[in-house]
Parts: sequence; C-alpha cells; structure tokens
Amino acid sequence: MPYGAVMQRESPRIGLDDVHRFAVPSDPALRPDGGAVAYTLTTVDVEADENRAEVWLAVPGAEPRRLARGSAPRWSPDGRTLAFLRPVDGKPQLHLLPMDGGEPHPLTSAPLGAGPARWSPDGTRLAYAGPAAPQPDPHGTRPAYASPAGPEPDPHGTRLADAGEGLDPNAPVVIDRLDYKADGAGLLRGITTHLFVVDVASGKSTQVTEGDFHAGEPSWSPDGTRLAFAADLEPDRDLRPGGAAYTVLASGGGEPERLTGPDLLCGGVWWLGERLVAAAQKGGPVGHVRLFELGPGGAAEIETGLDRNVMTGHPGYPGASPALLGGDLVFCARDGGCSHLYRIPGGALATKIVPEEVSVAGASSAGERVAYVAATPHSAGEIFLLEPGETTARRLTGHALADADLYLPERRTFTAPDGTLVEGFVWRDENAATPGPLLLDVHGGPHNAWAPVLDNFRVYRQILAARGWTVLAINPRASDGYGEAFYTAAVGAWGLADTQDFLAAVDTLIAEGVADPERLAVTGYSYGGYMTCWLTATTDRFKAAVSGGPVTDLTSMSGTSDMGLLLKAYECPGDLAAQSPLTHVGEVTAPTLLLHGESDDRCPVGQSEQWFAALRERRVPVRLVRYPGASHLFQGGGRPSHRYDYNERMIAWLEQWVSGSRS
Ligand SMILES: CSCC[C@H](NC=O)C(=O)N[C@@H](Cc1ccccc1)C(=O)O
Repeated sequence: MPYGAVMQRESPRIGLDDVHRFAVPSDPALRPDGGAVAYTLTTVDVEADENRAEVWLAVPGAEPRRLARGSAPRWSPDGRTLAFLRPVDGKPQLHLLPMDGGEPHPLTSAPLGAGPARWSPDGTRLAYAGPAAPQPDPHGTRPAYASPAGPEPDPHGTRLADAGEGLDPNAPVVIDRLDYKADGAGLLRGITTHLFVVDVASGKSTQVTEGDFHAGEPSWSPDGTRLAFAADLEPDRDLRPGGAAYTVLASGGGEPERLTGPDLLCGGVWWLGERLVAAAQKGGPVGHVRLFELGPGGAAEIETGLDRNVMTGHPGYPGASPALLGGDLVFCARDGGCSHLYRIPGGALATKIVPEEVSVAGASSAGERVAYVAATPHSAGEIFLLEPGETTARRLTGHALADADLYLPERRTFTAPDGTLVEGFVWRDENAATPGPLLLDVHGGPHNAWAPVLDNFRVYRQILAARGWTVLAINPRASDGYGEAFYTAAVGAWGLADTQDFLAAVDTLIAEGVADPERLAVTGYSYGGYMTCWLTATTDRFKAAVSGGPVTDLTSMSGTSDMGLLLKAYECPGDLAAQSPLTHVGEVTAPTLLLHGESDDRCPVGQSEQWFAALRERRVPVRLVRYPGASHLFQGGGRPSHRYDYNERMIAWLEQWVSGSRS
C-alpha cells in the first residue's frame, strides 16, 4: 500500500472494517546523521488473517517508502546498513540491507530465532537477546521444546520464543518452579533468553551468556568490549521479584558481573556514552520505575523533579529506552495518561519536549535530533522528528486513516466522594439526543491508563458515539500518570478503593443530563474486565456488561496466572476473597458477554469460565466467546479476525441489552 493511501471507505465515520485499515508505525531508528528514520509499519493482511510487518523509511521533505518485509530496523554506526528481523521458516532471523544498493540478505540462522539487533560501536558485530535451547535435564525427563497449541503468529518475531515449533506435542511437561510459562510464549519448556554476538563479516554467532535465567536487551560499552543487561540470576527467582544490572564480556566465555544490589529491582540498563543508566523500582514491584546512574560507588538516583513513572516501553505500555540527546538524558514517563518524552539539561530538572496530547511509543536519537513515534487524537501512530533549536517536532508520516471523521476525546476531571480528583476522557457526538446511553470503559493493569489518543483496536468507541452513545474512559486511583501515591492507592484494595471513582464520573454525566441512568453499560479488559464484573456484582447501576479477559477470582488466579504470585503477594495482599468479584456473583443481574483468549496465561480462561458458570446457573443472560490461540495481549497483536469479532460482538451485545439505544 503506497504512503498515505488507504482503502476506500464508504462512510466518513469509523466502522468495523477500519480494524483492518490501520497502519501503525513503531520502533523508530534515527540514522546516525539524523537525516532519515527507519521504522516498522504494521498493517493487516485480511486474507491471511495476519498482521504484516514491513520496514519503512521516512526522510524529511519526502514521502515515506517501504524498504523490506521485516521489523525492528537498526542503523549501522556509519549509516550505510540496516539490520532488521525477518521470519525465515517461522523464526525471526537478522538480515542486513545495504542502503547504497543491493538486496537484503540473511545474517543469522539461529535455531530458535534471533532478536532485535544492537550494533557494536565499531559496526563489526551485532548483539541480540534471543531464545536459547533448554539446558540438559539432569533427570532426562524434560521433553524437547514443544507446545501442542501454538501461539498466534508474531509478525515482528520478537517474542521470547515460539514454543509451538517443537518436536513432540504429546511429551509430558515437567514443572519444578513457578516460572514455567509466560503469556504470549506459553509453556517455556526450559527455553531461556540469552545474549548472542554475531560477527557481521563472517556471520559467526557466539552465545555470551548461559544458564538458568533470562537475559534482557543488551547495550554495548563504548569500547565495544562488554554488554550490559538486566536479569535475575537468583536460584529461587520464581519465589520473589528480582532483577539486577550486569555486564558481561562481549567476546564470550566470561561470567556476568553484578552492578546493583538487592534494593533495586532492575528492568533495564543502557550504556549512554560513558554513563551506565538503569531503570529500576526501589522498595518493591508495585511502584514507580525510576532512573539510576551506576558507578563505582553504587547506584545513584537521577533526580528528575517528577513524581512520574518512567516508561521504557512494553506491549500495551507505551514508552522508550532512555537515550542521549546532545549529551542530555532523554527518557519517557507517564503524565496524565500519556507517555511523554522528557529531557534533563545538564544539572537541571526534566522538561517535557513533546505536546500534551500525544503518547510516545518509541524514540531514537542522534546528536541533537530525536525521532519518536506517537499516537495522537487523530492517528494511532506517526513518526515525528524534533530538530535542534525547535520546540515543535515535525511529522514525517501520514498513516492516519485518511478522511475519517473522528469523534475526538474531551479531557474531563471528576471529583470522588472523598475529594480525590480523577481524570477521564469522553467520546460523544455533541448533537446526539440527551440523555443517552453511556458505556463506562475501564482500563487494565490496574496500573495502565487511558490517553486521549486514537486506538487501533477500540473502534467501538467511535461506532457507539456515532450511534448516540457516550463513552466514558476513567483513570481511577491505581492508574499511571498521576503520581506514586495515586498509583499505589488500590494496593490490597482492588475494587474497594476505586469503585467510587467510576461512579462519581458516571453520576456527574447523569447530573449534567448527558447520560441516562437507565441505560448504563460497562466494559473493560483484564483488570478492566475484573472491574466490569465487580461493578455488576456490587452495584445495580449497569444494564449490560462486556468483560474481556477478566480476573474474577483472585484465589484461583494466584496459582494459575503467570503473574499469580505477584498478584497475591504484592498487588492484592490480604483477603483475596474480599477483593474478588466471584464472592459477590450471586448479586449480578446484568446480561454479561465474556470475551477471552484461550491461550491467555496472564488471566487464564478459567476466570471467565467461573463467571460464566455462576451466571448461567442463576439464569442471568451470559455468553462466553473464546478466541483460539489468543494470548492476553491479543487485542494488540492478535489475529485481525479476533479483533474485529471482539468489537462487533461488544456493540451487538450493548445494543441488544441496553434498550432504546439504536438511533
Ligand atoms: C503490578 S501489575 C503487573 C501485572 C500486569 N501488568 C502489566 O502488564 C498485568 O498483566 N495486569 C493485568 C491484570 C493482572 C494483574 C496482576 C496479575 C495478573 C493479571 C491487566 O492487564 O490488567
């Protein structure tokens, strides 16, 4: 599809088919001379029911162009070669694209696939974190890696390991520790993530870390002799949260050298010039991530002057790795629902360098320039370039849905009964009849946040607004972007602490005459699915509910989720039953649609099954829709047909059960 061109649309309003029309850029890489940005563009192949990843190039003043099939482009230090990932026989392998002419050619043939490349400072080697085969099993009982039900296709090829390409799907799986599965990868069967270094000239690959742990993304020392990475090497790491910063010899054969102590839970470490910067939590796994400078004297927190969570970027949690901009540190932190880029000029506090209404999902700097990808109220993602001396970044791409007439979110502040201010966003047609039906939309986490930007999954917001609904997305306490006290305000009090925030916002819109109290509905995913069930079990306000991938029973979650221990010991310490919707399921009357990925290892489908059975037994209208092969993150990277179905069923359910809503 050429730049800017989108398939013809029949209506100026967004429709269900637009789930297939979004083109979403990610992973920008600014050329070392600052003159061009390579990035991944993800589109949908409707026929194949797959997401398609391509490497594109944006040059200021020219139309972006497609370079190659693949993802995760990285420039060589001289700017003449792009390394990127492309699947070969279903496994991501590093390829090289000479930028002064020539075809891309494969560099690696790693048995389990490679990961995104990091060039050595002299451009002779590439490091990556990728899957490593299981260690020999001393008892001889561990089967070779295999997964009977393979996960969804991964167009970027950057997932931990595709454990679905195994040998014997019927082999027993032997489990001795809690970390035997991970959402998205499924059963790990002994596969670990390790660091590899590939010689560019010969293609020879060396595994530089090994052992029973997972190594995080590598970062080169300025002299090219060592790699820094974050990992948890403790033997009982499955029993408590961990993670430390390490360095290891890039040539292989060395032991990792630990740089941080047990007081920091380190999630990433980067060599920025001569500085080693780590992103870590201090004091426990539920709280803000902060930046630390690592030196001979230990780790010193970098003073930003912000009470904001540092966002290094994870699926569903937009952000970017810290980087240098003209010698100053730049990093991402969440503010008011959006991930923003900040710069710390020498000796001063952090300053925001992006507009308020964008959410940054990746950044790359060179000299005094920084390129970033951000969602905006009008687009699910565009590439921007901030030039030296400029305060406004230039948009280099136009991947927004052309000619779509969007309902733009209105930023609102509501006051909870205890006086707490709660922010939210409202989508509605200002000409719609009032009072009208209202859908309360609850985000997951619970430490994620809604942002006032276009979302390539939730087209239901636009469609419902066109049909006279108001969609209300609230950032209640526990949301990210409002300070650490707000972030931790529902620890041990899921549902108990935040219900008032949702109801205060709903009641405000009722009092304003916008929402009809007889036509209220609620939806949400994951923690949002939890809250959907909780609100229908503990109030009688909602006429219908659509609960996606929910947590319904914290007791069974603690032994079945890949994050069960974190949930039980740190998020919901105390009385699990008191915080579980299932305790109150006998009160539910709202017809409920449950939408769940069958391969969800974060909130296993049994959570929906329990809710379904309890409602069905009491003859409350309920339907469970299971998406085969879909992980917890299927809304972002899952099959296009599943994303379409999710939106279609939600709208149909709401219109069926919230009477009088059809315009
Ligand atoms: C400290 S929350 C970590 C859990 C995680 N957050 C980010 O990805 C997550 O998946 N949250 C779920 C709900 C959940 C929370 C804890 C354990 C299992 C599931 C969500 O997306 O809402």
